Amino acid sequence: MAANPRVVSLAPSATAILTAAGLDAHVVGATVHSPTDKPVVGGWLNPDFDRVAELAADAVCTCDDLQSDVAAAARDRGYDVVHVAPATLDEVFDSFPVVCDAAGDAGAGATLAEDCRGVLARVADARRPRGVRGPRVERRRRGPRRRRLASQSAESGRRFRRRPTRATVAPRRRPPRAVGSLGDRIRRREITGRRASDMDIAVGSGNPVKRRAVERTCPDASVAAVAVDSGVSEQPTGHDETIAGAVTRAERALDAGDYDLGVGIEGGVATFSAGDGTDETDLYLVMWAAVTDGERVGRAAGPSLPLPARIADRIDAGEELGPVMDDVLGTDDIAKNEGAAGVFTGGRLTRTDALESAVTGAFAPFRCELY
Ligand SMILES: O=P(O)(O)OP(=O)(O)OP(=O)(O)OC[C@H]1O[C@@H](n2cnc3c(O)ncnc32)[C@H](O)[C@@H]1O
Ligand SMILES: [Mg+2]
Repeated sequence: MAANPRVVSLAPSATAILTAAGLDAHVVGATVHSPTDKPVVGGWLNPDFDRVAELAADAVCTCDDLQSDVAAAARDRGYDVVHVAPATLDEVFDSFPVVCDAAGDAGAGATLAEDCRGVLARVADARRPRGVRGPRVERRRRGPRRRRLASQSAESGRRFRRRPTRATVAPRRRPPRAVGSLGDRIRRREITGRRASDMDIAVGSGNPVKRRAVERTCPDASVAAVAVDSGVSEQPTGHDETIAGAVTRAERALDAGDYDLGVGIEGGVATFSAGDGTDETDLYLVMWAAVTDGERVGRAAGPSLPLPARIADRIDAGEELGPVMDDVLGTDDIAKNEGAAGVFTGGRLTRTDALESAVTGAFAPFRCELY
């Protein structure tokens, strides 16, 4: 795939997805009726391939079985074709990372899908009469529906799986920094009050949920996802190990390029007292975030959520939370979507929401002069 793919969208739905995911800059042309003002390349079923060629496209997006012939014609002309044919709302959300992979950023599509599922859950909650219980989130399932999508979009699906999300935003080369660390400069009030748009932040994870949590905390900064080793076990146990994972990720992310700040986020499990005077304890999902500028480190925890007994028992037996949740729910990568938090709270607090509060807390020493 090209380093900075030029995409022609032959389907209005693909154009809308790429735009909503913030990848509009990659779209160099689109068919008529697309929600964009990019150069028009004909119609949905009769695209103008001469015009597509003029636009020097690397990838072409198509959608729906009715566009199968169009997709085949584009493939014959040597384009990377990303074709999806979702039949349900759930499959529509599943298709977002596949479509966004055409622009080289499947992670942006996964984040968009997560956001949309969150909105849907909130709408469902708002419409439900008080006291009526029901499924709050349309969950992703293994099974025929997912397989059908994968086979319909075999080419794009293969490409998506082959490329794990790593540095989704390339490190930006910057001129030498002003004298003093970022922490010093904030303490000297050089930075307080400025827009953070010229700050480069690296998040030490390939999980788009973690990057999104940082983007929400620092909406004006440039946030790069850099997959680093946490230096702790895949399933940290106790606060000490979970904090160590977050700090190590933050330090390694900062060292991975010319960044101002490194952020590390780690999920773990920890026991808390039942609080009833007995020595009973319960197992909780915990989460920690760390932020560093290379000199000082801010650390903070997010919410702690009790684990249901059937899940806690399996974690105690040595399994990892993410895979256990997927197994119990029949989902695929719940940790990259609404997360256990989203499931346990009926969609009211997604993993992104929970991590956002941890990251916001960890930023405190960089935002408040009292530290
Ligand atoms: O790619 P990385 O950054 O490692 O992202 P991750 O999702 O694996 O996140 P962690 O390593 O920090 O989490 C340790 C384990 O706990 C799981 N976990 C943490 N929070 C979760 C959540 O909200 N929902 C499901 N699994 C979660 C996670 O899937 C791992 O199995
Ligand atoms: Mg992990």
